[in-house]
Amino acid sequence: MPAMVVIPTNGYRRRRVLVNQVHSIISNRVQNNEEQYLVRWSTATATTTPPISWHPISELVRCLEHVQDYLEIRERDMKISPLTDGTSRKRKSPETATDMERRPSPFDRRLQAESRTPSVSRSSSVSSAVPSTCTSVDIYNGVLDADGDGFIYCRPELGADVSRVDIRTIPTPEMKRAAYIAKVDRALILIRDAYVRRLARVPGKPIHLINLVDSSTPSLRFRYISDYVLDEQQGVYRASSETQEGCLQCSPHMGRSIGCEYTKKCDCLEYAAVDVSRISDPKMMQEYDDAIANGGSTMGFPKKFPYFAEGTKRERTGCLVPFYLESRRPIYECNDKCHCGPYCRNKNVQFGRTVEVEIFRTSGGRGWGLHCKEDLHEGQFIDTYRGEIITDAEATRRENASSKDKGSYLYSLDKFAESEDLAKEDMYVVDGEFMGGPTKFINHSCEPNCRQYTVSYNKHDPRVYDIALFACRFIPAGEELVFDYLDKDEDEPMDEPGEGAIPCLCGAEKCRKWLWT
Ligand SMILES: C[S@@+](CC[C@H](N)C(=O)[O-])C[C@H]1O[C@@H](n2cnc3c(N)ncnc32)[C@H](O)[C@@H]1O
Repeated sequence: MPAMVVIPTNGYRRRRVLVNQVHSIISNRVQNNEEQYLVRWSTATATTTPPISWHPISELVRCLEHVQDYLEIRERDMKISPLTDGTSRKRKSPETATDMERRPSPFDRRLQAESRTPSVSRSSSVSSAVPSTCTSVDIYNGVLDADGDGFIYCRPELGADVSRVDIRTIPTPEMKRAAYIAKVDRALILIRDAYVRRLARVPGKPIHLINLVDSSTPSLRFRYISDYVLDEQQGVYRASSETQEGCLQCSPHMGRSIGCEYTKKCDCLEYAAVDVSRISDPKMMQEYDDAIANGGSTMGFPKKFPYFAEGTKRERTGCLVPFYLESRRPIYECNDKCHCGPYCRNKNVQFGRTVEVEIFRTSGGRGWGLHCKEDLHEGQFIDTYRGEIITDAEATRRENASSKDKGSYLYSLDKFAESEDLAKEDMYVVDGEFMGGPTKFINHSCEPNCRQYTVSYNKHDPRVYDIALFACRFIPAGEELVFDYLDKDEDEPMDEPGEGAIPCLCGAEKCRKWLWT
């Protein structure tokens, strides 16, 4: 019989288990018509007898990410192991299952550090007289306690009536059977609601969530961010702001309207690709050819403004011009040091997403996808790809640690490696798995409707720049947004698929068959 340990409520009826104290959830059941989950509490050292206790889902609203991790494993296990065989060899043991499958996110590291902070007030954990407000739970290998705010936590000390259980023996086949048939609806609703609440807090145009395929929700182990987060501990830095130059010959009130598009020479555009169609003078053309042949500077040759100016068709204003849209040329936007002012039209991507998007569950085995709630014009900016910026070595480590069937959210910032003669291992990588924006959900297609572009603000920083997604044709509202992860031309051949090759499920007529070879 499990021991009955009383948790004092300290007058608080809404008791909560804190996320940073939980190691994982290891089983579920329904008791007294209530969904309950078996919490394995964190311990400072590895042990085969960590404290564990059952909690109603209402107490786990502060640690739903653990419940979500568990439900994913349960779902996978239920598909692999039929109910009749509780000891199938294919099934993972609870220890390995939770430890291996639980995705270590950067937040965990922080949360674990925080979890070592002692709680403010502690009350007695085991009481012989049971006050009417107290609830009892099954607790093994430790004692539960509650602080003055009603948060429940656990101490790995054994009370007189606390029984000892080896974690490797649970969940038992009986527990698994009960877990498989137990309802988890309440937990699924709470997880979804928590995610939707998070979306509502993201600044800018709304991000919606819809799932007409199953009951899953995107991972709660994700933080929406509006700018990159640099892994400074691993030595990831932007170039010093002193290296950043602005356009000094421009001003906010130039020409018909405003901004750099009306200048003859904007210093920011000087770094952009030359618009050869504007070289009419044969002498200048010869100078340009010589510069290209000898790897010389192209400063002073005519450049193309990246965005359609005001005065063109209304729906084209601000959209990327064909010169860029049909190429992979980097876009150089104006920056804070420029003299063109805040309304310069060469400031576009840096202001972020201006379109309403919806995350949706795909039905073709590609997980989540993204579409727009409004029509997009050819060349319209959608959003940037955000995430943690990590070193190439760290990206390789994360790649190796991740299982083959897990999605990849890594994006190399190697656009300028060749032109700046930088080694691949010195370039950075964006990881959008644990923090980023809704663009993390954009899937790959071999016949894409969006395209990724390099957008630079500090031309002297070849390692940190924006990856901006633009519509490469008109995209009606509701059509899935997809880009080519490899950014290959149609006729560029794919490498031969290796052992870890991932099949492409884009379904396009000209599908290259492999996502990554
Ligand atoms: C950046 S994520 C895209 C969002 C992802 N679908 C999700 O649910 O989070 C990239 C991952 O999505 C999946 N994916 C995207 N496009 C795919 C495709 N065309 N075929 C198969 N899997 C795809 C792969 O698992 C890939 O590693």
